[in-house]
Amino acid sequence: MHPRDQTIFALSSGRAPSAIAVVRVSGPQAGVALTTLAGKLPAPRQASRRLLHDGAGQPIDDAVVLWFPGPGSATGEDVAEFHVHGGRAVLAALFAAISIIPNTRAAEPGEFTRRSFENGKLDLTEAEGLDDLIHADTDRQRRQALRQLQGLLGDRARDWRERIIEASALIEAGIDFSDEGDVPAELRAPAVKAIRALHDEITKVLAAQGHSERLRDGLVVAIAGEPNVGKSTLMNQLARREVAIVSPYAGTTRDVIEVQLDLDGYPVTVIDTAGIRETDDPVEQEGVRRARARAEDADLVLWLVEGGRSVDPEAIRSLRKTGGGDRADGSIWIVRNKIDLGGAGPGEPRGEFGISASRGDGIPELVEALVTFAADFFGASEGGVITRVRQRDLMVRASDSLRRSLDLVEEGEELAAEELRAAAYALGRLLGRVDVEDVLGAIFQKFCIGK
Ligand SMILES: Nc1nc2c(c(=O)[nH]1)N(C=O)[C@@H](CNc1ccc(C(=O)N[C@@H](CCC(=O)O)C(=O)O)cc1)CN2
Ligand SMILES: Nc1nc2c(ncn2[C@@H]2O[C@H](COP(=O)(O)OP(=O)(O)OP(=O)(O)O)[C@@H](O)[C@H]2O)c(=O)[nH]1
Ligand SMILES: [Mg+2]
Repeated sequence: MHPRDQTIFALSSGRAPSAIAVVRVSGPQAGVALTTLAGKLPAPRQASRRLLHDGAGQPIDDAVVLWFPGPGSATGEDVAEFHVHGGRAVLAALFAAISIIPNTRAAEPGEFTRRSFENGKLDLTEAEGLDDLIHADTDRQRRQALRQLQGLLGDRARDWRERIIEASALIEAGIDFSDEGDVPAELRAPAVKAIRALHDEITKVLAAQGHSERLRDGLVVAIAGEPNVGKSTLMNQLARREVAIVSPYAGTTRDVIEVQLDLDGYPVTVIDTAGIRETDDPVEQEGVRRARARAEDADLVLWLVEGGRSVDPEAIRSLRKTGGGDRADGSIWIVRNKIDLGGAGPGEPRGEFGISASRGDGIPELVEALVTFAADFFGASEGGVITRVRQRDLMVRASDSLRRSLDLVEEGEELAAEELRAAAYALGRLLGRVDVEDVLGAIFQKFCIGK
């Protein structure tokens, strides 16, 4: 029997122990699982309280069960749900009772969603949105994922793909005409117009994106600078708890310390690093190496200096991304700390920040600037439709093919038609219509078990 025809089950809620655990069963044997454990099938989509029994007639748990007959279910198959007390032994007994039903096995990660996808309930972008929704930590991540789940990108891609196929039909009709020596201008002109409009639309969407696909992982901000300037103190201020050790001794922080922050709904990872200096201590040397590496990879560096000290331009230059990076010069900010000791005041000199990490002066202004930076970085966050590099790459591919088909249409319809097919194919892959098994497998494997 093909794995797709087997019935699958999994814990779909959080790990045991929990107050209530939801176990989902999907596939042809879901109804059998429900009747075997809970007696007769309950009315579709209505919660019923039942005492569950195992194969030997022994009680398992006092539960609530649900029955979703296919194809009108989340997966498109028959689905049964057991809402039980979320104890480890309860779940073990329930799993044992379900798995003795023939052709029934534990689900792989993402397998329920995979089935929804196979049954046409979701396209691939919507499935990706669903996975992102489960992993969303901040409100902006949640909203973006929900938009994707609701088909914001999928609907547009479907529309583009259909219009490309229409344009390509006109062009191909032109190919037949040209055999007869006719000028297919009446066919070509509307096709060219349609392709141009499509190209404009897709490139506009791409241009408006910012780094919207980075919203899933978040922005990385590194705090760096010489030893003892107050980097860990700033870290603790931003985290609002004592995540890093602070001491008056230079060289306190050795490892890279990370915290996840939610700044106005933007996910931001702040990293505190070892103070950068020449040292003979091999442990500290390693800390300095790590600090440099992480600062170079960060999206933004807060370079901390003490009060009115001058900033060594060489130290800063060495932190610029070397090769391949896209960090602009503006993404290293000079932050003057310890302004409580005199020296520079808040907000001066221009373009720099003045703070007292230990007292908290200037921190709200710094946080506000970080939120603005994040908003610019992620781009049109309320309109962002691209949530993954995969999606962006395929849209770029579609747009490039459309551009080339416009360039080629004067030279010959065949070449133009070929590019249109490539554009439609890229959008087909975006929607998951034409992908090969291993590509889909790789995407769904990263999903949660039970989803
Ligand atoms: N208990 C429980 N809660 C859950 C889910 C679930 O599967 N079980 N969901 C799981 O993801 C989400 C809700 N999503 C769902 C999506 C589709 C259908 C469904 O039955 N769709 C049918 C008919 C819909 C209708 O009549 O409104 C269909 O699409 O044909 C159910 C839940 C979140 N909460
Ligand atoms: N007066 C004053 N002291 C501060 C301020 N911020 C930090 N300090 C003090 O400066 C010292 C060093 O602070 P840390 O946060 O450990 O400095 P660091 O940059 O992390 O140091 P390393 O980890 O060794 O590189 C501690 O004694 C802090 O209390 C500030 O705004 N004002
Ligand atoms: Mg430190």
